[in-house]
Amino acid sequence: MSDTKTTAKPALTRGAEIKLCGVTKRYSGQKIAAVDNVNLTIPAGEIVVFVGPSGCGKTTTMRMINRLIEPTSGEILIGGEDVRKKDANELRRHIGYVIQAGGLFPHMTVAENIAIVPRMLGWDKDKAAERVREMLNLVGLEPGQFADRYPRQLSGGQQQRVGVARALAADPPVMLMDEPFGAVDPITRAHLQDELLSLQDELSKTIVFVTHDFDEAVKLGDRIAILAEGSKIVQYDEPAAILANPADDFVRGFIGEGGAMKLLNVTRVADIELDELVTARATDSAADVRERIGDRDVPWAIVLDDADRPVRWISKDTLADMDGAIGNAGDKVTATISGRANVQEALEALLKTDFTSVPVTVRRKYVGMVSLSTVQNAIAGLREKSKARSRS
Ligand SMILES: Nc1ncnc2c1ncn2[C@@H]1O[C@H](COP(=O)(O)OP(=O)(O)OP(=O)(O)O)[C@@H](O)[C@H]1O
Repeated sequence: MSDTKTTAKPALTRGAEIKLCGVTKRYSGQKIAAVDNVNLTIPAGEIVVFVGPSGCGKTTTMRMINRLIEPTSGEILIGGEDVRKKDANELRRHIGYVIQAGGLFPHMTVAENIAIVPRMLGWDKDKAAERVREMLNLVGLEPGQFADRYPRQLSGGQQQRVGVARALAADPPVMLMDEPFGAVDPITRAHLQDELLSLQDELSKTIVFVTHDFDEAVKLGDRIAILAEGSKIVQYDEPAAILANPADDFVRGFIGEGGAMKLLNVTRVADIELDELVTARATDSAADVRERIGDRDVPWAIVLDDADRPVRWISKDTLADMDGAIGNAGDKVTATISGRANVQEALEALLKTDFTSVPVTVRRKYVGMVSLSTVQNAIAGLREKSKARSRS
């Protein structure tokens, strides 16, 4: 059939909300519940990361979502539907599941591994094969090179990519990822994390991700749930809010050293309050720009070109000696920083230049200046914001 040859967009089903209501799991013979009355809403299309000490119940909580473990009591809803009202096997076909080292079947090729769920869903061979190709491309593996290999013929990182491809193959709205990158070296791990984030930009699945590594949680999570024994939720918030205002010493222990630095890593320059500087055009008269600078603390203007890109700096002193338009007077702007960069990167840019502030651009257009005091104010502001939120 020719329609199987069309290169349809790989995954189209967006994430669904997951709701845990009073969920408890008591294993037989256990005195204390492994998961004790957990209430949690995981918003559609977000990555929520469970972090907590070994044995606190992260995996048990996650596996109750796809009913690999049955709750003792409570309710789990996906997209508003009670998971217990569905056939467990059918449910699992619509929830991607990735475990450490990919969890691939060793006796099946890469293609066969990826096609398992589509075939179970009754897709014909051609459609499943097309899907395998799409998924391999999506996770950055050349289908011609990898489809017929066996898992043992792949590196750890490649196995992990195939694990992600397999979980996404049936286009599920929800993905559960249980320490998926725990078994690979730190460099491959960082690559896999970056790939997951760019995939998620495209796919907007609801992803529940378990890790021991708080830095991984900060990098990947739209929100982080910090869990203590019995899956007790000690704090559930965006990474920046947790870093700025940890709920207690237990959370502080997880954050570890350098919380303020980590906060800089998760805060985008475009999201902080930038300094304003007088802006000018080459055609503006020097006298006019001088007047606009007036008695401002920073006696400089920044000159923008026709496309609003910052091109030159000019000081009030230089302007004082000039008549007519400013033209090409002043010093060239040698460093700018993208609004998409994080504040840590902005600090590095500041350290590298001779100036006390650096222009910030969004899609190359000038939006403001970042300086050491902007960064300090931003950190203070984030702290205040999250304190106010936790009080409300
Ligand atoms: N099948 C089981 N039978 C009895 N107890 C179990 C079973 N599986 C897990 N447990 C217990 O339940 C608690 C929670 O286990 P779980 O695996 O969910 O924790 P975790 O936070 O994922 O741990 P880790 O980070 O070490 O993987 C632990 O005390 C564990 O020993």
